[in-house]
Amino acid sequence: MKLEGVELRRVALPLVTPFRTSLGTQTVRDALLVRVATDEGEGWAECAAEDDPTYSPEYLEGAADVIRRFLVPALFPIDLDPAAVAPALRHLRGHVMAKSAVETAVLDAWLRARGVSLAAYLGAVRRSLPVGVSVGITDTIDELLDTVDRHLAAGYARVKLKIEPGWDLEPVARVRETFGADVMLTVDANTAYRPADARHLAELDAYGLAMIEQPFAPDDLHAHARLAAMIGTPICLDESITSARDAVTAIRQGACSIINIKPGRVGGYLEARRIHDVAAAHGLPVWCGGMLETGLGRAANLALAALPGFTLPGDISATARYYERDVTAPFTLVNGELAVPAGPGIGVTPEPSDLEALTTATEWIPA
Ligand SMILES: CC(=O)N[C@@H](Cc1ccc2ccccc2c1)C(=O)O
Ligand SMILES: [Mg+2]
Repeated sequence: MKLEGVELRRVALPLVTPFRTSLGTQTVRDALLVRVATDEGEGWAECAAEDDPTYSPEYLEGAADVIRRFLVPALFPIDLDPAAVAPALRHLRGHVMAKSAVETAVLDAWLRARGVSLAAYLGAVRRSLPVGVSVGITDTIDELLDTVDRHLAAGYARVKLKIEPGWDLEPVARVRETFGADVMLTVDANTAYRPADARHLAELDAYGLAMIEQPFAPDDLHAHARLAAMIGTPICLDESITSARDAVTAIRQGACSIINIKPGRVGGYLEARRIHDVAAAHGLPVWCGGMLETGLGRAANLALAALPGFTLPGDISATARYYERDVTAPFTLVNGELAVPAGPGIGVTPEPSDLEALTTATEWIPA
């Protein structure tokens, strides 16, 4: 398969409600979509990076630049298949989210041309999945309780609360006492705490949480291992894990007993599957994290989340949790589950009118 050209398209999707985490507040999801044109047809993907380098070192303008100047030129001479992309880009360091977007678009084109779904290609074992929801920091506890109530009524299998210093024990205690012991509840700090906060975080043990996600800095595995040794609640890593090798290092150091897998953060769906396999070999459950994706990323993530080791509900929520209007048809919760796309490739394509309406810029990179 040969690359004939690549379209980079920026879209802006207003969020239905502001999404506040310890990293800041998001009201619009600026996203970068990648469409590859090949001699066998086209493929779509989206880049997980945010507008600013707060969640990870990457950011959208930088990802577009490295794709335009380095990643795409390195692929033009190659006879492409899914396994050929990462080796062809290995000499270019980092930029895992940019690399993931390009690899996924090539993978989508390759699979569509062969009539194979991403789910089948990756080894999915389920056709629909219970999913979780990530709840941002709110101005008041009452607002938080109303939000959680709405999401539980919608059928979400797990509620994740964003926490940060000053917004942790009380919101967790109030949600637990309001909704009872049977709701699967987790927290995600997005690296907001310091090692000295360990004893404070240990008080979360009282609330029967399914996990505490990424309390400390991405590169501080020792602090995570120390907290893991102090408490009963499992520690889950997100920002710390950017490759299968990171996963092995973290597991061996006792820094986590659950991993949040995000294909964009680890360089693509093939590396994501490797992390799934490594975690399974160590008996660790994994789940699929979310990056406020459009339907393109949401569709691909559902295929990954259908693999056998993804035993915990992920952050692949229904479209309506984030957007009034998306570039693809919406994903809706049916009996608390989302259907895994079964069509060729990622199984969805943008709706032309919605794509046009949400587009803020496009550029074509010719071979
Ligand atoms: C659903 C969820 O909690 N996602 C990330 C955090 C996050 C937060 C804010 C974001 C803003 C723009 C793009 C991606 C973002 C991801 C997480 O698991 O840590
Ligand atoms: Mg997280």
